[in-house]
This record gives sequence, C-alpha cells and structure tokens, in this order.
Amino acid sequence: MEVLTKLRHHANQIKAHHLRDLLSDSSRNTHANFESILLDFSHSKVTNETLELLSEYAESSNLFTKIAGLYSGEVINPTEGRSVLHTLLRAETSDLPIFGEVVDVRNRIKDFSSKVRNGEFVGVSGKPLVDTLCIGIGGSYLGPEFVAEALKTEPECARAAAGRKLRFLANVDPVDFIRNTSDLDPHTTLVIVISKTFTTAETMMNAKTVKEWMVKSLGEFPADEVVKKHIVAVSTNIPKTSEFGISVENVFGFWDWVGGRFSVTSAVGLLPLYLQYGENVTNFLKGANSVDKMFLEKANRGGLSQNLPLLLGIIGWWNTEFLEYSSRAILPYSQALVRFAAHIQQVDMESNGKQCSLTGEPVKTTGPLVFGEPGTNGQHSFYQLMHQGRIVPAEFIGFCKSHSTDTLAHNELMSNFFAQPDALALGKTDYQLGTEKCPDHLIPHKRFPGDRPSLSILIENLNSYTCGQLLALYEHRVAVEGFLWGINSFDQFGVELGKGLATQVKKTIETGNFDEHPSKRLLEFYVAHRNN
Ligand SMILES: O=P(O)(O)OC[C@H]1O[C@H](O)[C@H](O)[C@@H](O)[C@@H]1O
Repeated sequence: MEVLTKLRHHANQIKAHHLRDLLSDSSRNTHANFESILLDFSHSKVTNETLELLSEYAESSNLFTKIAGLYSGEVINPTEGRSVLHTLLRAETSDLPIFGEVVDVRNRIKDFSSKVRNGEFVGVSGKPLVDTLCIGIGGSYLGPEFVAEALKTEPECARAAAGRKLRFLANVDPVDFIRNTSDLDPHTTLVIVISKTFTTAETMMNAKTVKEWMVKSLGEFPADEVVKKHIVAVSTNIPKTSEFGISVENVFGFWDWVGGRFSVTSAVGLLPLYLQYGENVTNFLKGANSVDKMFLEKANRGGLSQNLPLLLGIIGWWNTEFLEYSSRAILPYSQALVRFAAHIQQVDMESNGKQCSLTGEPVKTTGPLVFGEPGTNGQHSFYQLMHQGRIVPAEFIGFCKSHSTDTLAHNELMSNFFAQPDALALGKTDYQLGTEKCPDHLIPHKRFPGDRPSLSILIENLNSYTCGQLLALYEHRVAVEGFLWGINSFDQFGVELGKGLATQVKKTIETGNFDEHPSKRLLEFYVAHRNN
C-alpha cells in the first residue's frame, strides 16, 4: 500500500481513539529534547506507528533533501527564481561566497550600533540618540517586535537597554504615528526605515511623515544634515534609499534570498536589536544557529525522533492534512512572548496559505489558520471555544524560570500551562459530573468532550539564546510543512491583489465618482463623513 494511503487509513483508526486512551499507553514515544528545550507531544494524537509512517513518507517524498536546500543556495523558490538562505544569516562559517557579505553587514551593524550606544554617533544637535523608531511592516516589523518584546524584561537585556526606547511604526493609520512619536524627542531619536523593497506603500508614507516631522522639529539645522544624522535604512534596494536621501554608508543591506518573514536575523532585526540590547544579540544569532545545525544534521529517518522542528512540522502536517483540523493556536505562557503569535502567524500563514503545488496543481489542504495570545489571558477569552466548540490543536510554550523573582506568581502561571493540555485532552465525562452532583439539565452544558490535541514546548529560560532557538524552531517547522505539501512556502502572491485595488480606490476617491464601484455605498458614506 502506498504510504499516503496507509497514513489516511491510520488516521481513521487514530480518530477513533480518545486521547485518554493514548495518554495511558506508556509505550508511546512522546517527547524530544534539545539543549534546554523539551518538546512534549504526549497530548497529540500521534502514536509510534504514526511517527513511523510519517517518517516513511518524509523519506519517500524527499523531505530530507528538500531541507538541505535551505542551506545549499539551491533555487527552492522557483516562482521568484530565488534561493532561500536565512540560515546563512546566523551561520558561523560557510563555503558560500556570499557569506563574506553577510559577515560584513553584521560587523557594520555592530560597529554602528555600538557607536550610537556609546555616544560616538550623535544627533544633529550633538545629543546622544537614545531612542530608536523603526518604520516597517509585515516581515520588516513583526519579527523584530516579537524579539524586542521577548527580551525587554530579560535581566541582561534590560540592563543593556536602560535609558533607551525602541518603537515600531507599522500601520499607515496616522494614529500609529501619533501613538509612537508623541513622547519621542526628535533630537535624540534615530529612525530606521526597514523595507526589503523600499516601495511598500505604508512604509514609504510613514517614512515621509517621519522625515517631515524630523526636519521640521530640527528646523534650525539643514534638512540633509538632519536626515544624515537621524535616518538610516535597512533594505535590498539601494537606489531607492538614496532617492529618499539616505547616505549609502547609512544603509544596511540584505539579499533577495532572505524572505521578508524570514528576515529577523538579517539587518531587519539585527539593527534595531543591537541598538537596544547591544552584544546580547550575538547570543540570539547563536541560538538560531544551534537549531539550524541540529535541523540539518538530524534531517534523516534516524534523527527524526530528536529533530524538534521536524517533529513539529510532521505533527502539524498530520493534524491538518490527516486529522483535518483547520486551525492552530500558539499559546505562550509568557507575557514576554506577547508578539510571538503575531509573528508566527505571518511566517506560517503567508508561507503556507497557498492554493497550488510547486508545479501549479491545485492542492486541497494547505496551512492552517494560526492565532494566539499569551496565557493565561487567552483562557478568559477564546479558550471556551477550544474546550467545548471547535477542535483547535494548541501549542503551549512555557519557561521554567521567570524574568521576575516572584516565584509564587510564576508557579500560578505555570500551573495553568500544565493544566490546560490535560483539560483539553481528558475532558470531563458525564460520570464525573454526576459524582459532583451536577443537575441533569446542566450536564450537556458542563460536559467537556476532551480528545483535543496539543503539544507543549517547555524551555528552561527565555533569554537571547533561547529566543533565537524558538524563532528557528518555528521558521523550520513552517518550511517542513510546506515541503510536505509540495507547495512554495517562499512566495506571497496572495497579498498583491488587495494592494493593487487600494491604489485604484485612492484614485477613485479623488475623482469622487463612485457610480461604477462595487463598494459605492461605503465610499459615499466615507466621503460624506470623513474629517473635512
Ligand atoms: O520589507 P518590505 O519590502 O517593505 O515588505 C513588507 C511586507 O509587505 C509585503 O506585502 C509582504 O506581505 C510581506 O511579506 C513583506 O514582509
């Protein structure tokens, strides 16, 4: 029997087994460790046979060879004719000739950020640049913000960031500009315009607004001096950055083989993060690199049971493709990971929300809907649906140590981290409700069906190094799932149509003639009621 058919047949058997039964089977392989990370998938609907069949499929579909393509420079993004090499950004050595440029940019970032941090590179009025305002959106925003938040309370990073602010201006909503700049002093602010293409409408508009704000606020100095001392860029498009007025020595480049959503370890993330956290960021790169190396070294059938991103990938694919769950929740029990789900949502959904295979054939199932919030907050919001409504495979992420010394509160938090997977998996039966003297008419309301899968990632501590590891774990898991579906995880044509229409609508609003427009009523209402 072909392995896919065997997997479908096996999925039907697994569906019939309640997680309660699977959890009592002590012969199951249910965890893997890497350094200070424990991945526990005991609460997933996966047995040893499932893993065996998935690893058979992985081999027969050339998954391991495809993974090697993330390191070799092969063109694995054929629709854009590009390699995919974000692993090179955190490599310590490489035979690829471009690696020299990677190291050069890294060194320039370190050099520039330490000059800013130690007051050697100052603003136009001679004041130190203690605040950083990053302008960027999508991949040029979500990753850096996730890491910046994750490290904000980590003691060493907090020390390094003392007296400094780091802000992110993403939305073209002018209110985002107000929210981010109202308490910033232009004299002490360094602006980083982050855009791979340097053409993204929102970023360009915000960059223009911020440039005008800077030039006006520092009006006693020549405009070009203000720009030179206060505005730098991260981009692959040098001509456009020059057109904007940014000197070439203030542009930190990257390459077309770095996808936006995979660009956190390029200058996109490194410049803001080195400015804020100094040398700690080197450990972030080392953490990501440690997972990159393990992912490649163990990309084979023998290594699969200890390869964390590969396990995450095959279990995720199994959940979506065979158990037919259409969503996934990312639930960090850590307020520091407040922006992690938002970042991974882009990495995952922009990569794997596709409609056809690499060769253009329609694909029935691709990536799931991804959402999440830190626990315990989410418990008081959408967990109701997860316990008694739809089945949403959950991914719990927790840390043994806290950034706070309040162990009592941390224990409280972590008790919830441990309780939720059990509640989802085991549920609560009518019999249990009966022993609690639950009135009969309330039993249907208070019953918990259970049998809801999850997995847990428990890490000793959240620091720069493990933050890099977590990033790489999820980046690679998304690639694994995309390889298994045979889709191109590295293009994103699905975002283009709406952008193009927005440009047309802008023109339509200027003309004031909405007669032919499908959103006529909305446009008329808008124009009638907007400011002035
Ligand atoms: O970095 P940029 O070129 O400004 O692109 C910013 C973002 O916008 C695009 O529309 C894509 O959806 C993202 O993948 C990208 O990261």
